[in-house]
This record gives sequence, C-alpha cells and structure tokens, in this order.
Amino acid sequence: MMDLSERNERLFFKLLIDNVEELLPVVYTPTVGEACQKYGSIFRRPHGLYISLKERGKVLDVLKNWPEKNVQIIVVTDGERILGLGDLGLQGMGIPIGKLALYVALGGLRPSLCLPVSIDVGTNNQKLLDDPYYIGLRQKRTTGEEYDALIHEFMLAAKQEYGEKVLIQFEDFANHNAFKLLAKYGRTHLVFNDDIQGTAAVALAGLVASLPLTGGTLADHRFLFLGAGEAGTGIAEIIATEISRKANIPLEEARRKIWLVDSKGLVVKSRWDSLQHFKRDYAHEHEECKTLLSAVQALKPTVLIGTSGQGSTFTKDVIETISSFNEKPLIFALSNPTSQSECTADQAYTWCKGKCIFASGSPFGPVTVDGKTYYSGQANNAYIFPGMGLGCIIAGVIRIHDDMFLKAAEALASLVTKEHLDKGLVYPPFQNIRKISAHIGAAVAAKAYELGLATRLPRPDDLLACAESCQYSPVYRPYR
Ligand SMILES: O=C([O-])CC(=O)C(=O)O
Ligand SMILES: [Mg+2]
Repeated sequence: MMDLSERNERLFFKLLIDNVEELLPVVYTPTVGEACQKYGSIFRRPHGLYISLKERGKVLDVLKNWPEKNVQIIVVTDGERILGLGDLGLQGMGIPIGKLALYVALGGLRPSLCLPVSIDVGTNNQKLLDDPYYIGLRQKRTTGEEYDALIHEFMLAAKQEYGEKVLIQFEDFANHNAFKLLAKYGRTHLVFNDDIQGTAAVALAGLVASLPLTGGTLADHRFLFLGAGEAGTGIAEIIATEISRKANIPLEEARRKIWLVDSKGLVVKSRWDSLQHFKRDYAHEHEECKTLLSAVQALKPTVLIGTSGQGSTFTKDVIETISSFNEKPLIFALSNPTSQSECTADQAYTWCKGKCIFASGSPFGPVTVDGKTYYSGQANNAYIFPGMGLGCIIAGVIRIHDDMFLKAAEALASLVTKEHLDKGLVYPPFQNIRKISAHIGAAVAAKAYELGLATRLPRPDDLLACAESCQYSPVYRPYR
C-alpha cells in the first residue's frame, strides 16, 4: 500500500475508499502498529516531516522544505505512547501518516492539505536505541525546558507558515504531555487531542446509540473504566458532561456515576495526594479495591470500558461477573492494536454467553457462539476526526470547543439505525464513512457558527450539502 501511495496517490485513495472495510485494518490499526514497530527496517521514503532536537532554531526552515504550501491539517506525534505499544520514538511516524490517509479517504480532505509530523526528542525504548535500523536520534528522551521549547517552536512555526486556521491534531503523546499541550495551546491555536477528545466522542456515540438496547438513559448507567489516562478520563468527562446537561444535574453529581481503575486499583478519595490531576475529579469516597475484578464486584457497573493499553485484562472472571448482574452489559475494549485489546470479541461473547453489547478499538470479525452470530462495532476515533477536520475546513473554524465533540458524537449516534442495533452494532458500518464524515462535519460546523468560532461568511445555508460538495474524490481527469 505504501508503494502504491508513492507511485500513484490517486489510485491508492481510490482503492482505499472503494474497499474501506477491507483495507482500513492495513492502513490503520492493527497493522499500522506493527508498521511503526518495524518502521526502521521497512523505511523507503519519508512520507512526512521529521523534526528533531538538532533542528532547534530552524523549525520554520524545516517546514518550508515540505513541498505543499497550502497545508491545512497537521497530525503530530512525539512517539512516546504509540497506541498501546508504548514509546516507539521517531518510528511513531506511521501514526500521523495513517491518520492523514484517513482524513483523505474517510473525510474527503485533499491529500495536498495534509502534513504528517513526527517530533524527535529521543526515545526511552532501549530496543530501538540498540537497533541498527532505528531512524531517530540515539538518545534518551529529553524532557522539561528543552522539550517544551522545541514543541513551542514547532507550534509557532506551523501557525506562521500555514496561518491561524491550520488544524493541529495531537496524537499519541504520553499522558503528562498530552494534557499539558492541550491546555497550553487550546486557546492560541486550532488544536485538539485525538486520544482525549476524539476517542471520547466516539465512545459517547456508541453509548448513546446503545440506549434503545439497554433501556433508560445515560444517567441510569454506572460506568467503570480500566485505564485512567487520556482516553479513560477524556471519555469519562464527555459522558459526565452529557449526563449533566441531559439530566439537568450538576457535573459533580454526574461524575459520581463514573469510576476509574488504574494500575494501582480503584481511584478513590484516600489516594488523592498521590493521584495525577486528571484523575482527581473521579476520586470518589470508597474503600480501596486493588483489582478490576474486585471493583466490578463492589460497584456492579452496567458499562465496562477498557482504555488501559493492556491486552487480556478483561478476564473470564471479570466478564462473567459483570454479566451475572446485568441483562445487557456494555463492554468496550478500546485499546489498540488488537494485541492490546482488553479482550477479543470472541472472548466477550463466549464468556457472557452472548448477553453483552461489545465494541472494540481495533476491528474484530463476526463471532459465532452456540450457533448464533454476533457482530461488534469498532469504537475508534477514526469515526470522528475526519469529520471534525472537514467541519473545521468548510466553516473556517479558528478554535475547537468541547461542544463540537459533543455534536460530533450526537451526529454519529443518530446514524445508527434499527438494522444496525438488531445486529448488536452500536456504530454504523465504515462502508458509509464518507457520508458519516459529511454529517459530522456539518454538525461540527453548525456548532462552530453558533459559538462564533467560524470565519467563513456568509454561513452556507445547507452545511451538509456544502460538506459533501467539498469532499475530494480520487477520479482521473478526462484527457483527449
Ligand atoms: O489509532 C487508533 O487506532 C486509535 C487511537 O488513537 C489510539 O489507539 O491511540
Ligand atoms: Mg491515538
């Protein structure tokens, strides 16, 4: 696929669009994870822009080396937390490349607008440092002032070179930098963090879409997360916001329906002093539970969400326990790639005897248990970010607001039909993703206009038609 994209970009995108369900797992999770792990030995051509510590003071010049001048979307990583695979250093470049291929194929953005960036501040992955084919700097990760200064230079240079409306997507940064960068640049740049906000929106969409199957409202659910990092706390916060608005209760009260388990056990008040700031809103009064199983037994959640980056952590005991007190437990194993999924679709459906509603971050095919076939949706931020980018571009958005992610989630949930639900699917199939992205783009753009964050005036009357008409199609021009 990489060879094809080099030789004939239009054909690459045509093939991807026409065979999206088959090829998504190649260009994206799970194969992209393996590609990053082996990136040094399979490297042929750059495909994106590499910015290293050595280029401090010259980042703008480096950007000017990129052949396209009208860049509107940048996906940037520093490679420290690539999917659930950990620190892959500069080889994390596969992720921005994969994500941007989806901006084009799933969202309909022009390839020339897209810039993948990998920032090289070293790696703490000793295996890579010892690997003769490693493509990055052979040093431990720099942190603190030197790190901040390089990122800051990049952020300023991107805005200077491509203007105020270049959308910068932070991807697969480690927790400590992810929250910091989002807070730091959210007010001065058009930025979002896909792992915090994109994943949150896609999870919320699946939960909202599943309500006709479980009955009741979101506020009637009790949520337990394994994993309290970017994805876990991002999803928790969007759920709490949605519940607080829909049930008209204070955010604090909505948050109390949500519990997190991290590597040390249940996040509770008594752990407050040692908790990272992003977990503290979910540190409720409860005795300590050291394991996920004991937390499931104690809290009796209706929804179990895995965002731990740790494979095989939803064990048989855990799944059997949650299905012992739920008619239809919701089980979302969101970690990527497949090897890091908290459980497989097969395990979930087998262990709960077909009772659960299952979705996962990486794709699983249909599963047959006791002669009955079960399907599972792919709860992946790939449903959200391409539409988010499309919406930003058609409306000339200058800042991202959390409400735009809420709208994106609602738009996605609204496209789940009875036919999908009858199959146990809480997401629409990827086959229709370009239409889905156009709907999300229109919803995002509408919200941006409402919030005064859209600069393209006058506002198009029909934003959906506008989004669809702007989508890139990889067709050949007729020659005579
Ligand atoms: O890339 C994906 O498949 C979803 C994602 O952002 C992650 O797992 O970090
Ligand atoms: Mg990611």
